[in-house]
Amino acid sequence: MSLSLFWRAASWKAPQACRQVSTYVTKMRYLFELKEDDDVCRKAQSSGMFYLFHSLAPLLQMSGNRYLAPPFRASELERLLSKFGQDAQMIEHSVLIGCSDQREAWFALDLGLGNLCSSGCLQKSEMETELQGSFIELRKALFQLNEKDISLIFTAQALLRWHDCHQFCGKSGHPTQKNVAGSKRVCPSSKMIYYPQMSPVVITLVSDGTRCLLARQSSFPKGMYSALAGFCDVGETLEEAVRREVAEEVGLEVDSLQYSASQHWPFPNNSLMMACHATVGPGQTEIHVNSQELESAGWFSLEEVATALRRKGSPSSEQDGALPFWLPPKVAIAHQLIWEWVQKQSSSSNLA
Ligand SMILES: NC(=O)C1=CN([C@@H]2O[C@H](COP(=O)(O)OP(=O)(O)OC[C@H]3O[C@@H](n4cnc5c(N)ncnc54)[C@H](OP(=O)(O)O)[C@@H]3O)[C@@H](O)[C@H]2O)C=CC1
Ligand SMILES: [Mg+2]
Repeated sequence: MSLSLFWRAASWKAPQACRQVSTYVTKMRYLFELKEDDDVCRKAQSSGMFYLFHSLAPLLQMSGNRYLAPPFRASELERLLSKFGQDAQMIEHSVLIGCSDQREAWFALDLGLGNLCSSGCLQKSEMETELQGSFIELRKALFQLNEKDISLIFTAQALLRWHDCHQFCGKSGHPTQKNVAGSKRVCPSSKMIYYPQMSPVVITLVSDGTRCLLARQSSFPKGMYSALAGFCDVGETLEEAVRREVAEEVGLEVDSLQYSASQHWPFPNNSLMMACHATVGPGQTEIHVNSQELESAGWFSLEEVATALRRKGSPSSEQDGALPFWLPPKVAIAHQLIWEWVQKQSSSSNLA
């Protein structure tokens, strides 16, 4: 999947060619069947491909300056499990994460989660040697992940984490059982059905018409500024969450807002990021930073932001020792919001 498809943009339109649409529909119907029918899904496992994780860290191989996530056939996985003294039944703990246009199902399996290992967890370093790759923490690998793999790895990690944390029913306290695809868990005692959860988060780039507002938390990498973000409260609409977060974090009242796109974000725990542009009225631009939430916030000009956007990666110190501010990388939806704002401002200043 290309990065342009990675964003679920508001401007998305159905492909024109009939054949493409029917391939998509066929694929979605097949995935639905895999989630609903355990026998079909079990069969798909035997001809499917598996992406491996260890304690939620994906197995990655370096290719040039990019990390690739190598998939393994079921037969190869069984051979590996047997080599490490594990039962092939461990494959039952895998989760469905997608399929190809040719209906080859893709699964993810975590070899390091404690509850999966009856005879002690597989040794990470031995596995890495055998698999000719490394299990790398997602946050560390994020900026070098192959674009094609990002969405798949995000989904896989989210599902694996959710299953690991939802082993027991919140009502009866009994163990829950996952369906083969891993799209839900059921408590045989209370009959409660649990579905994977995610948290809705709004991310907003505020503009006063000529400048945009960027902020940083103390936990951000040094020098990085981003758009304002915050978790939605229960009962809120997206619009209410944007207005509240902007008011809470920088003390400004949003005048208007426009939805841009959304993104699944794995940190800290399966968020659905919904990105918006917002404006504040003229004369309503005095920032009051909420220091419990932010380290600093400020207005930045088009030139400053466009220059920062052109910079690749996190900058090293400038010659005079000062660190110029920098922006989130392309993989983060904040980057897309900032890029869109720069495009819009540039075209309107060209027209003026
Ligand atoms: N992809 C992208 O481009 C970007 C993504 N983000 C993501 O957006 C998310 C939200 O931004 P952030 O500014 O931190 O959010 P908030 O401004 O909402 O502040 C975070 C605090 O909200 C509380 N909180 C409320 N609900 C939840 C929940 N469901 N899960 C976790 N914490 C919750 C926690 O407080 P307490 O601990 O006191 O309970 C947490 O410390 C971050 O996780 C960040 O990774 C941010 C910027 C860019
Ligand atoms: Mg915030």
